[in-house]
Amino acid sequence: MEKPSITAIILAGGKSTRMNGNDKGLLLLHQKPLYQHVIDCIKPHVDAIMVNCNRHTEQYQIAGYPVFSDDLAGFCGPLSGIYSGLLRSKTDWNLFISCDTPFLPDDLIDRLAVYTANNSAIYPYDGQHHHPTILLIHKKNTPQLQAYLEQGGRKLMLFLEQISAKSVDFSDKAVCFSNINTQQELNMFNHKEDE
Ligand SMILES: Nc1nc2c(ncn2[C@@H]2O[C@H](COP(=O)(O)OP(=O)(O)OP(=O)(O)O)[C@@H](O)[C@H]2O)c(=O)[nH]1
Repeated sequence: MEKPSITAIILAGGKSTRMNGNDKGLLLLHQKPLYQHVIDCIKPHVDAIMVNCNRHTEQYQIAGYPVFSDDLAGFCGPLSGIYSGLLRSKTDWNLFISCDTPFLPDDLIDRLAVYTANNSAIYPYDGQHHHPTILLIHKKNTPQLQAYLEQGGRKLMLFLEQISAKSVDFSDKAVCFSNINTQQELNMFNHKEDE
């Protein structure tokens, strides 16, 4: 089956508590903001890009893509960004990606898209951990997500179970799903790449 048109939406709307509140997506890994690393990884493979953030909008606009914040007030978690993104995107299929995963594999989208014929939500599994904040999801899930959020649901994995999302094995590329949550992790990766 031919790969569908896909909008990539970078999720950068969190509180970054473990980063002492410093907006994770804007922190520099090798002189480049983390969210820009994610954009550069996926840009060749998607049809449109948007950025979801709840602070520092002007700085996220520098990349040149549409930027929007959550429709739900307060920090309600990644599902809030996913819901707001699904309402705005113009394609049926949308790839949400956490801004803190800068080493994504080149074949991420191709390998997830294989399953679009029979599934409406697809995410990677690295052999040890699920990565639901890297989620290829069809717009038709929007009403169910709205209902889930209206009932107070906030847990991403629980929602994905409800819609029978499919996990795809990337254990051959587990290292590509490393994410950066703390200043120590950021320092470690910056130092590593300098060696
Ligand atoms: N739009 C939106 N995205 C969120 C929200 N909370 C977390 N995210 C995103 O979800 C992904 C995973 O988030 P976490 O690392 O668990 O949370 P975080 O707030 O970024 O960081 P911590 O506070 O340190 O846990 C990241 O891409 C976040 O930007 C939110 O309230 N709204």
